[in-house]
Formats: sequence, C-alpha cells, structure tokens
Amino acid sequence: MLYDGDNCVSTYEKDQPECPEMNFGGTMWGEGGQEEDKQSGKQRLLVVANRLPVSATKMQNNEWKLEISVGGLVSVLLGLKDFEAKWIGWAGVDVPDKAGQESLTKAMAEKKCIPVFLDKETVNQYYNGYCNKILWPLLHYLGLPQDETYTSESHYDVYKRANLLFAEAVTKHYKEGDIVWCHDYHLMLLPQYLKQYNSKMKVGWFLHTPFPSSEIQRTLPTRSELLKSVLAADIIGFHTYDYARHFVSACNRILGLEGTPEGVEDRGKLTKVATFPIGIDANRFIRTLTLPKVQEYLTNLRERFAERKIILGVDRLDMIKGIPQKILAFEKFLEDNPDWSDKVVLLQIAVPTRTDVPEYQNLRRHVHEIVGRVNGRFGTLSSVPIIYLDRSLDFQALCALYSITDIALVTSLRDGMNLVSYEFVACQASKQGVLILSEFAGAAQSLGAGAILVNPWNITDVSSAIAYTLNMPSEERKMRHKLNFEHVTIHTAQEWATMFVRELNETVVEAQLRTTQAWTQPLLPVNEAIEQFLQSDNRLLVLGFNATLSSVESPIESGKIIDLGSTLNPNLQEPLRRICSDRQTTIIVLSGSKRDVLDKVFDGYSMWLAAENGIYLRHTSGSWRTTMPEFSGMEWVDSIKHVFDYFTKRTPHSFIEERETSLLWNYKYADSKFARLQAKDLLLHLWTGPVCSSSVDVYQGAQSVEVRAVGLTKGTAIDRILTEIAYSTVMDKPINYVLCIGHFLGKDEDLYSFFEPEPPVQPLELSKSKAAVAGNGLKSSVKSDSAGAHCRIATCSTVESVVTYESTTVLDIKRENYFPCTVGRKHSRARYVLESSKDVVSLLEGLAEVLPPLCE
Ligand SMILES: O=P(O)(O)OC[C@H]1O[C@H](O[C@H]2O[C@H](CO)[C@@H](O)[C@H](O)[C@H]2O)[C@H](O)[C@@H](O)[C@@H]1O
Ligand SMILES: O=c1ccn([C@@H]2O[C@H](COP(=O)(O)OP(=O)(O)O)[C@@H](O)[C@H]2O)c(=O)[nH]1
Repeated sequence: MLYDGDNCVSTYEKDQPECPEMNFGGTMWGEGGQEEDKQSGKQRLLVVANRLPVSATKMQNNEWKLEISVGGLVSVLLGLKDFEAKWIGWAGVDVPDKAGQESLTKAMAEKKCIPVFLDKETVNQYYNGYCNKILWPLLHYLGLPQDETYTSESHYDVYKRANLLFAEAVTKHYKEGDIVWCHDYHLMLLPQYLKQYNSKMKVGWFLHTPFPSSEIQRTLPTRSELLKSVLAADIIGFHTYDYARHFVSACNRILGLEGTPEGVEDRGKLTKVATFPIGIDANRFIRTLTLPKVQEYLTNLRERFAERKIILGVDRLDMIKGIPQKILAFEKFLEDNPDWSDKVVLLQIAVPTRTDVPEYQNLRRHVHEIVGRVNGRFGTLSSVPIIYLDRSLDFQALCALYSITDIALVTSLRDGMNLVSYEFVACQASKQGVLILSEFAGAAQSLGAGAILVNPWNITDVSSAIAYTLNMPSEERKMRHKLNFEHVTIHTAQEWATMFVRELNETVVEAQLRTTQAWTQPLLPVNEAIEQFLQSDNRLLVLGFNATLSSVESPIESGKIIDLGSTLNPNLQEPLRRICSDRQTTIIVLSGSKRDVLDKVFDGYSMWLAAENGIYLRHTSGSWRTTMPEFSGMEWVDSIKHVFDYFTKRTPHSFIEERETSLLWNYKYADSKFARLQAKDLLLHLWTGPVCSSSVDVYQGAQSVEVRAVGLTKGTAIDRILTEIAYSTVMDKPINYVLCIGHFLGKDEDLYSFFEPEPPVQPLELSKSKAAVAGNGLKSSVKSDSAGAHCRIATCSTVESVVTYESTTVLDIKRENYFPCTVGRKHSRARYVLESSKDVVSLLEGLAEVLPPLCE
C-alpha cells in the first residue's frame, strides 16, 4: 500500500500545500500528549501497522530527514478528525545504535509516529521470510513454498519476536480507553499479545489481503495459533464478504468453533467478524488534477501520445498483480488486432517491492524478458507498444497519468482490494475511460457494475476485453464510469475508518453487557433451593430429561447400535415419585424427546410431559395436545436429512433421530474424537447449504446436532404450557417457587429468562420501567382456547415475575424463589450450574426428603 521500501520512496505528498504535515486528527501527541488529549477530549487511536507512513534517511549529526509517503491508509487517517491518532510501526531503517534510535524516535514523534526498531536479521526473517515468503503467497492462493529444504520454523520464531516488539511498543504508549487498531498479516499475533497484557484493551484487527478458502489455510503449519490469536481481538475486519466467510469457515474447520451470523464464538466469547471495504480520499485526487504542475504533465502526455490510446497498468512488481499475464494478453491483442498496433500503447508502472525476496527478483527478470520479447516483436524504429517503468511515480505524475488514460488494466490474480482501480476512476471525471478489472480483486465486488470484469488467467478473455473496450460506444463508457465514480466518491477511506472504529467501540460495549449478564455462574446453592422449596406452598419444577434425569445404557451389541433410548436414572425413581405425589408441587418434564419416549419413561408418575421441545403436552393422567401448531411444518427436513445421511454413513455408530418436529444427528455412541471432527464438517455443510435457504435453527449439543424450525424454543413453549396448565387445573394460589433445571442448549436457554425477574434497575430508570409496565411493558401472549376464551400470560418486568390467566395470577416469583440451573454446561445463561446429572439426583433426593413421607 505504501511504496516506501526498497529504494522507491514515494515522496509525492511532501510539497503539497493541502497536506503540509502528518497531523492526524489535529492535536499532536508529543511527550505531553495525554495533556493535549485531555484538552481535545477526543478518543485516542493507536494504529499499528508494519509500515509507518514516514520513511527516514539519516543525515549528519544524528539528524533525520523524514519523508511522508502517503498511500491508502495514511490518507484515510488524515481524514479521521474525531480521533487523536498515533501510528506505531517498523522504523524502515536499521538503526543499531541507541543514540540513533533516540534521535529518530524524537523526530518521528513530531509526525505522531512511534518507530519499532527491528535489526537486519529480524527484518530478513520476519518481513522477507515469514510475511512475504509464507503468509503473503498463502493468503493469495499461491500456496506454501514448494522448496522442501525450506523450513519456516525459524522464520516463525522471529515473526513471534517481531510481533512481541510491536506489542511492547503498544503497551508502552497505551492509556486506558485507547483504541488499538492492528493491521494486516504482519501482525497476526499482536491481538493475543495485547489481550494477554490487558484483557480490557479495545483491539481491532483488519486484514488488507484476501483471506483464502479454509482448504488453503489448513496447509499452514501455524494455522491454529494464528487464527486463535486474531480471534483474541474484539473485532476482525475484511474487505469483502467472501474473505470474512472464508475466515469464519477456517475457524470452524480448523478450530472447531461455531460461526454465527455475527462472527465466531468460542465458549461464550464472541469475536465479531465484519466487512469494511476500504475506499480512497477521492477529493484529494480530484483536487490534485487542478494543480498547475499536473496540468503541465497533462500537456506533455497529450502531445506525446496524441495518436495513441493509452492503456495503463500501475502495480507493485508482485506475482499477485498478474503482470506477466497482462503482457501476454496485450501481446495476444496485438496479434489478433494488427490494425491497432501503432494506435495503442501499454504504459506499465511496475513499482519495485520486497526486492530482497528471491521470488520477487525472479519475477523482475521474467517480466523484463517478456516485455522485451513483445516490444521486439511488435515495435518499430519509432515506437514500441509497451512502455515499462521499473519505478514509482510521484503523486502528481500518477494523477496526471490516471487522468489521461483511456483504459486501466488491472489483472491481479488475487488482490485484497486494489486501490489503483479506485484512484483511476476518481481521476477520470473528464475522460470517462474504462476500467478492465480482474474478478479476483476485492474491488470487483464494489466496482464490478461499471468495470469490464475479466479472468486474468484467460489471456484470450483479457485480449477480447481490450478490443471490446477500445471500440466501446461512448454512451456505454459514460454509463459505466458514472456508476463507478459515484461509488468511489461516496464510499471513501474516511467512511471505512470511521465505520471500523465505531463498530469496534460498539462491539466492546456489547461484549461487556454480555459478560455482565451471563456466562459465568456459581454452583446451585442446594440448601437454599431446598429451604425456599420448603417455605413455598405452590411450587413448579421444570426439568429437562436428557443429560438431566436420564441414564445412558450401553447400546452396542456385536458392533451394532441397539438404541434403547435414554431411560430414567434409577436413583431418581424414588425421589421423583415422592415429589410427584406432593399436592403443592407441579412437575413439568420439558424435553426434545418424542412423545413415546416420555410416555414410556414416565409411565406411572403424576406429572406434566412436554415432548418435542414443548410442542406436545399431556398430564400423565390425560392425553396429548398440541401447544404450538404453527411449528409442526417440516418442509425443510429433506435437505437437512440429506446432509445427516451423508455423515451418518461416514461416522460409525452415529445415527439420525427423526422426531415429528425436529431432526437430530446423534453421535453419542461414536468415537468421540473422530465424531467431533465430522460434526464440524457437518455443521459447515449445514451453514453453507440448507440452513441458509430454510427458516431453521441449529442446536449444537455435546454429542449431537439438532435442527428445528426457527422460533421453536423451550422458552416459547413454556409460555403456552403454563397457559394450558392454568386452563386445565384449579389453581387457588399463584406458583411462588420455580426450579428450572436442564441441559438446555443454545436458544432453548430462553427458558431460563422466561421466569427470571429482571434485576433491579437504577432509581431513575425504575419509575420509567414502572410506567412502561403499566403501558406495554408486559411480555404477554394472548391465545384463544378451543372455546374461544382468552387466556393471558404476562410477565412483569420489575423484580417480580407475574403471570396471570384470565385475571387470576398463576405465577408470582421473586428472585429468591427462582432457581434457574444448567446441568453440565460451562457456559450458560442460567444463574446456576450443577456439574452433572449425579448432582440432580442429590438435589431431588434433598427435596423429596423435606416432604411428608408417602402413604402407600
Ligand atoms: O509494505 P509492502 O510489503 O511494500 O507492501 C505494500 C502493501 O501491500 C499490501 O496492500 C494491501 O492493501 C491495500 C489496501 O487495503 C489493498 O488494496 C491491496 O489489495 C493489498 O494488497 C499489504 O497488505 C500492505 O500491508 C502492504 O503495506
Ligand atoms: O508509483 C506509485 C504507484 C502507486 N502508488 C500507490 O500505491 C497504492 C497501491 O495500492 P493497491 O491497493 O492498488 O495495491 P497494493 O500495492 O497495496 O497491493 C495506491 O494507493 C497507489 O496510488 C504509489 O504510491 N506510487
């Protein structure tokens, strides 16, 4: 992005009146930066990138000449007026002596830059080696080096060390509340290092390159470490949706983590993953075109190329830019269109980059060779078809060139975004030339409507696109330009940065809310639960079945699964019988299991059975009824079953449970390690296939994957179940004790919140919320029974949960009488946890003991 390495410093900004100095966001951050920051009241932003936006040359007496090399990111940050920004990055020069380091640090402080000093060997192994020989080709689908004598391990160690040095620089300058924005593949370990130092630091990471398919990422020996480290960030940004999708799927397939619509979830911690397509400061380009110097350039260029159409290529001399392919396509065009041979010229600016890496040196030789061949073949004594420059241009010359060009030819084999295509469009207001753009550049997803998209590997395709564009009617040209010009001028670099930083701030607030609301819970205070049970006179126990009351039989006989289904833990028979017989206690077993399973297991107990996640309900003395008929459709089932079948065949001892309203792939009897890997793959197939096209939710259990209709949750069900119970029983006093225990997964945890009286609110808020309760602050459901009578269930949103049915209060719960508890899950929304179903036995035994003995 910044062409300042390798002897090709782009100094084009330094003389420009509109941008006299680096002054991100106004106030300077000197040694007394915090003071000034307090004055400005702006949020501080630490931008950490491999490269600084200034490059340094040593003069005499430890003095430094600093040149600003403004590229995409720099101009972006120049526009970030709402932040106090400071840049941390590699100094770009080797400064072995302390005195030199101090003087450079001081000089750079004036430009709000903090240099990180890397010695020559570190640069060689970290930047040339691990970044540019390993990560860069991999991220661009070129794979790992084929040379088997090459080992990346030592490079990786140095990569780690370099990332630590960046981390040290950040922590040295970090102040509470700062935003730390890490950039690119050079710094993939940085988010983790920073969070280890201070878990409260707001950290974002943005990748400027593509993120390849997980099949490519899988080959990287350090694949897991790098993914885990970037996941430590609060938010991860990519240029395009495809890159974000690939990243989420790599986390799923490589780390086994769940991808959600918002990002990647790991044991309750969500890392947000989102797309933020970068833009440019289009006005800066438009303004520059009016400068006298640029006009002078334009006059010269017009004279020089008066008789010829100009095709322009501006690329770093990098294999991802597809320069050889571009030249071959141009050769093909000349071959196929001899009439054009002296009427067109290809100007190719090939900016040297990473010149210490052997692959880049080879590329240079290769490109020189083919340019020479084509010019030799099609050139004349007076002109050549390709003008090729191995250097960078100053900004004004570049703008002039963009503006005079007829066709910009961008043939990247892969490219994160490609800002050159944006810059060309911004400079084309008067000429309205055409952009031929590789479909493998991120820019194709934003400028695709106006550009001619090509597959750069298809030489004939690109050659035909050149011919088509040269002959394009002016109306079409104008229409295409208009579309792109609008995009480039509206979706600017500033918008990009503002959006990222805003999202990062919001994500941190959301995450704080989530952690304070949930996810860490103490053990159930069993004595207290028993004591409150004893004190109450109308109690409700809502119990899950599987992994709560069940015991698993050994199911495999002679290698075949004989699924006997779950049975009731025998130790529970006695306590359950006792509790069921208590007239002041109602038990509901709320389970995903089918009706016949619950019928069989709970035959002889007096309790309510809610099967298939509560869609079906019966008292053991009565018959089944449907509580939520709207969820009985199964139009989605075939496509899901197809995927389940595929994995069942390939995972010994796994099986499918077909229920009336859901479908479950169960691998509780399979080899757990292998089955977990299979489950990861299965989930990926579901998420990228049938789940996208149907209204279903996926529930991931410890040994199962269940799919059911969206909205069919145990929390929705309990609302209807209580209505039914209230309707069919005589309740002379409200339920004043609830124990809600189960191994409930994912969205089923809404069951816990159904009963949860909301926490006390601030005094000021309290009056507001009371007012709301009187108005429409009630969670309510209104349903008609068969006779047309209306039942209403309402939950008051203060410290008490109140449920009424036809003006009779059914449920009146205070926080101290409510015990929501998960079984065997480390991360849950329930207030309490019991570690295993054994603890459930002890608890129910405890409850049974305080009841009067059974009269046989
Ligand atoms: O610093 P270098 O090694 O000389 O490389 C220059 C930059 O190349 C990459 O740029 C990417 O960022 C652009 C803006 O987001 C994007 O349009 C382009 O497609 C990418 O290739 C690299 O990611 C930067 O870190 C380098 O500084
Ligand atoms: O002689 C030149 C040619 C190009 N550029 C700038 O380099 C950047 C190239 O960014 P791009 O996203 O196209 O690709 P990258 O080189 O970052 O992969 C653009 O902002 C160009 O204006 C430059 O500074 N000097």
